[in-house]
Amino acid sequence: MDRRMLIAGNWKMNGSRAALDELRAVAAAVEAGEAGDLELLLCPPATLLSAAREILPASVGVGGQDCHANEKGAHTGDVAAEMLADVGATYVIAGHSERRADHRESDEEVRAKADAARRAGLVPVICIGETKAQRDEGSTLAVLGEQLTGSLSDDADATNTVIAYEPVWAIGTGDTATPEDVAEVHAFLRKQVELRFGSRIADGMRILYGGSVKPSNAAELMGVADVDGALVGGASLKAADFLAICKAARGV
Ligand SMILES: O=C[C@H](O)COP(=O)(O)O
Repeated sequence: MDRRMLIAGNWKMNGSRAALDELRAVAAAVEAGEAGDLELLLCPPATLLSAAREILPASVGVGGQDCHANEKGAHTGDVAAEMLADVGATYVIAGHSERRADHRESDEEVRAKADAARRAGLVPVICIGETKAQRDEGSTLAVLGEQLTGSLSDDADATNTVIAYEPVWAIGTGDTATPEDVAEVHAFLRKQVELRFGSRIADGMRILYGGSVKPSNAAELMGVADVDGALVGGASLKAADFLAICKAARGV
């Protein structure tokens, strides 16, 4: 099955209104045809979601970086998936390693957030990844298998779920996994999806790579078998870098 490549930018806790000029630059490039067949997604901080939706063309998705598992209630500081949808989001990141670490989010909580996202009509981008210690002790695949099993509910399918493999040791460090490592992990993840959900869903499920993706390594990483796009952090903050990654992913 053809899987449409998705290039997603996660601004994390960066960006004030002045940064919206970067989105205007992305919008202009997309309107000039620079996205080609790619699907683009920008996940700015929640404070900028509405503005982002207004600036970007409809073909570019906007997404939240997290959501609460409940639809509403006494959860000071949290944002419901329905609220993200209300301002035009179509995706939300769930279980990013920074949330798993900073907020001790478990696989069970990530699964509940992903379920909440689907309930609100959003597609969750479910993040999994091993730490350096886990990698060094040789437990990468075991860790990823457990996170994948625990973070996906039985109603996940290729249209309502995206998986992002982000080795924790590669995030924001400048270190990237080798293409061979990425190929091994992505093939493993697709096999796990096949074993649980069947080959049709596994063939259609998009599995992104994230972790120090930048213009200089994007072509190589996006060319790896079973890699269906990127979840880009730091390099998504500047339109020029994000667009250069898109260009590399298109192979032009
Ligand atoms: O969500 C994005 C990832 O955490 C990757 O971040 P990075 O590209 O800054 O390493």
